[in-house]
Amino acid sequence: MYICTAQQMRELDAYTIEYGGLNELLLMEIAGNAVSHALIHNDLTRDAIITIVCGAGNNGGDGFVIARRLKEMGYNCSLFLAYEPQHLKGVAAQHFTIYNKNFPNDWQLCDQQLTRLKQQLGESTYIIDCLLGTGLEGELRLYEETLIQCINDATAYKIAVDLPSGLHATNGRIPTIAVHAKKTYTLAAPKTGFFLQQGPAVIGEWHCLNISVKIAAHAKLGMDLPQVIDDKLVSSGIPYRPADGHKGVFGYSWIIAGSSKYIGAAVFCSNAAFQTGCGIVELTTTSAIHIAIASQSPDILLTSYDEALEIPNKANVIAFGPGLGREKPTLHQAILQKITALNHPLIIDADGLYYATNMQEQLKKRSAPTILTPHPGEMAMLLKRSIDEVENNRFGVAKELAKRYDAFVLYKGHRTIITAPNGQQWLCPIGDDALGRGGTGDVLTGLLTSLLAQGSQPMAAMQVAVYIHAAAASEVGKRTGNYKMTAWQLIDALAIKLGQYIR
Ligand SMILES: NC(=O)C1=CN([C@@H]2O[C@H](COP(=O)(O)OP(=O)(O)OC[C@H]3O[C@@H](n4cnc5c(N)ncnc54)[C@H](O)[C@@H]3O)[C@@H](O)[C@H]2O)[C@H](O)CC1
Ligand SMILES: [K+]
Repeated sequence: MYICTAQQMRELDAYTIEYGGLNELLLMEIAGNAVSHALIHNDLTRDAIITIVCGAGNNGGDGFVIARRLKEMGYNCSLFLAYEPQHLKGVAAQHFTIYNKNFPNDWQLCDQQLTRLKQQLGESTYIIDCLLGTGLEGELRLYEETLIQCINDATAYKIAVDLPSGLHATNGRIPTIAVHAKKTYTLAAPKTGFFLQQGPAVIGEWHCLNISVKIAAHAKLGMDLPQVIDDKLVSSGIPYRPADGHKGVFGYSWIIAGSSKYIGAAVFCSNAAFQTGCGIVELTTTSAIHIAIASQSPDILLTSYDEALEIPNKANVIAFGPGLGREKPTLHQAILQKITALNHPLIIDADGLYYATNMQEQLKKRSAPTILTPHPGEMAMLLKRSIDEVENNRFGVAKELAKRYDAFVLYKGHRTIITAPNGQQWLCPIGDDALGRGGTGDVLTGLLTSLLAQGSQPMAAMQVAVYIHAAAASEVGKRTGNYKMTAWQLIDALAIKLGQYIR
């Protein structure tokens, strides 16, 4: 599924109207109809008390169609207008006229003190938010701010149409206040703002409704739209595991990680690789921690960092970085030089990225794939910008880094973005605060390494890894509470999750 900015949505709308034989009035009818059907099928009970709050733009126009359709089907539905009908324009005005012909004067204007509205919202079981959609610009006006506050104060189940009012569709910022939706029925495509900044906190569960907008025209219009990773894609991306396969078939991961201070990073990364199906995992780390690791993880082969680094000749993927620390720059820089020259897929994570900042040109020249896995702080370091700057432009900076290093980029965050060297992007729509703790990044690198070792292509491996990692963490979080999940519990849950997704 493709994700759009507000501007891209407008261009695709215009294209649909120009070349698809549909006019704006019809598109709005289709949109309102699609939302009313989704509401009836998924949400509304027959005794539901529904209030639809409409603004003066086309989001409000959708609300008039929804109100008409629900009333036609016998639902108890009240319509509130934020502004006098004479302020309506274009197709929103036309749909208000149609509503009014069918249900004459069966609507109310929000009164100045909002007393009637507050009372109605208080008695409602559902509030349908059609105040503002993709047209929001700048700070909210005080009036809309108050209306949104009233909606949020009500205990009714809140459903946003297209997006929660007050949320910026493109950048995910909430300049003032936004409706806290339990659910969002978005039209034609989810908006980029659902996955950026404060967006994820207010959209609730989201569903995208097809309203005949020609999303497929994006390529023709020169748009480079990111896509959302879904269950189906994950299932199709998990490497095939033949029943008669032996350890040689399931790959050999070479993980270079850990230091006396960061033992866990090496342990978690290598165990995540081994416990998600990789045939053999070799860990190169400081010999000072070998005994600790051997007693904890006897399945992992162990070698030491030294100047004459031995390259395991069976390795088919290399991961470099978790828990290296920055105390031995000469040693680690030399190791990175050596492995960069090899023809293996190479994942560079954590402190490995710190060493990679000096190696842009060599990394760019590699013929085998390179995968960089920065979190926002590491992205800021790699691009020499502030964290705010990179976080304000997550899609853009991920693309920029992919281009600079001619690499795949897995940009971690509440909504992780993965980018191919050609700029193609995918977003992971799931994941929560269960993942917000030390060790989970090392587990992700281990899983990614394992999938590559088992034969996945880089993009598929990244798609599967981020999604399975987030889904497994949410599941552990549900069991233990998000305060408590440990990296070990996450590792245990990975293999189970992978099993659930195998076709
Ligand atoms: N996706 C589609 O193909 C379709 C989407 N539809 C719906 O149309 C809206 C977008 O409509 P638009 O008229 O462009 O904008 P809005 O209704 O979101 O908002 C305009 C409205 O808002 C006021 N406004 C703007 N900024 C502020 C502010 N800071 N404070 C207060 N008020 C503000 C402005 O004055 C206007 O009155 C989209 O989201 C969908 O819901 C189509 O119906 C079908 C096709
Ligand atoms: K809305």
